[in-house]
Amino acid sequence: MKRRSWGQVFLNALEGIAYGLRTQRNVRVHTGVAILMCAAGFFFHISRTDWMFVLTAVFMVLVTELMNTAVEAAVDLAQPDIHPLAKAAKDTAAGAVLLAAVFAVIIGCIVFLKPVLTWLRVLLG
Ligand SMILES: Nc1ncnc2c1ncn2[C@@H]1O[C@H](COP(=O)(O)OP(=O)(O)OP(=O)(O)O)[C@@H](O)[C@H]1O
Repeated sequence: MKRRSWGQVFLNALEGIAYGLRTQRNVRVHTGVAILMCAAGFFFHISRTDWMFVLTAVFMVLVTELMNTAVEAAVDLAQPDIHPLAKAAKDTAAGAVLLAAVFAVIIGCIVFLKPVLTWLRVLLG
């Protein structure tokens, strides 16, 4: 295979992200939640340390979602019929997304619960 330029490598990676967004509802939902978490970070002026945890959580979910999409595509190509190893591969990849999502929920609660409650208290008088 011909050696690709850095520009081509970057374009192929963007195509992969676009494929995930186009074909997977969960990737779109998690991207929406990631944007909301970042917007909340700006709104509540969270600390640098909190930003590090929030961004880690957000990127972990998006990265595992894309890896899950890649595993699904590769498994469907290699084994379109029912096979226990195909199930194991897809379920394990889905498990990685679940763990990342649980981590994100925990971080979201630790970082945002207090400022949201304070904001609501002020809002409701
Ligand atoms: N070839 C297969 N052999 C055995 N079990 C499979 C196979 N393909 C899928 N499965 C089982 O069905 C589940 C759903 O598979 P599917 O390919 O629909 O993925 P999905 O997680 O629903 O993704 P999507 O986001 O595309 O709906 C898998 O987690 C796995 O348990």
